[in-house]
Amino acid sequence: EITKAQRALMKVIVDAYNRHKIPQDVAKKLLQDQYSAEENFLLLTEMATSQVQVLVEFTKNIPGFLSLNHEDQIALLKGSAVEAMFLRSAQVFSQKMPNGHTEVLEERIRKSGISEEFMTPMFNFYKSIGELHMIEEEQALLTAITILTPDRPFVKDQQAVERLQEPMLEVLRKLCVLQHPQEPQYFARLLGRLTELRTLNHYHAEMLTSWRMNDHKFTPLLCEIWDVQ
Ligand SMILES: CC(C)c1onc(-c2c(Cl)cccc2Cl)c1COc1ccc(-c2ccc3c(C(=O)O)csc3c2)cc1
Repeated sequence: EITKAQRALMKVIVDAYNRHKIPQDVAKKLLQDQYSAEENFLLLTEMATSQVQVLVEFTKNIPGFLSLNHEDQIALLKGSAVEAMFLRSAQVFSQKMPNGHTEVLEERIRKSGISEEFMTPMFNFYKSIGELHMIEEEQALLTAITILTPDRPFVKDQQAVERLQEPMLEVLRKLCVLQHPQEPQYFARLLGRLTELRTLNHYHAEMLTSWRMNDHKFTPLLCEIWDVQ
């Protein structure tokens, strides 16, 4: 069963996950009534920029993260930002947000200059996450595990990252057994989502390229985290 130390680790991660969220006034902008492709792209850019700031604050609360080599901290954030934002936006879709964010977010993503070929894998992922009905502990741990992926590009001390990721994986495994006793393969299904996330990284890189070819501008923070412009 879950030890006291593991329960404490889970509490730190879940509290950080719940504390750091896009501010309501930013999220509410999704409900504005302009729906041009331009307006949608601008709003999604604002959401992504705010989400990256939220992600950095969440990451700083992961025990041990700030003790990692500084270049590695940056490499982990840059390498996981897109995946963490897919996870977060997937929660918005699966939680059927009370304030109607779900519908408008889907509408804006579908009409923001993303080509059809990326829509299918993207919304298949959202559907597959929704079908898992994750509790917030699982969502928070899965996000921390994604950020602490040792084999991101340019990570020098992969062992140090593994030492932080392993305890998270162990807590998540135990939590899955407790939460889904009738579904022994549930933990494996969660990890399967992480593999699916990696394929979305490739699609996302192509989405960025096609946006840039149509002269779409990003914010300085997104340019820095995605190495564009
Ligand atoms: C630059 C921009 C055009 C872009 O490029 N790729 C992607 C992008 C896309 Cl289109 C899909 C998946 C990942 C990325 Cl980076 C995006 C948009 O990224 C988003 C990131 C995050 C949210 C997001 C998060 C939380 C919440 C909450 C909440 O927590 O209460 C309420 S509303 C909301 C909205 C939406 C969009």
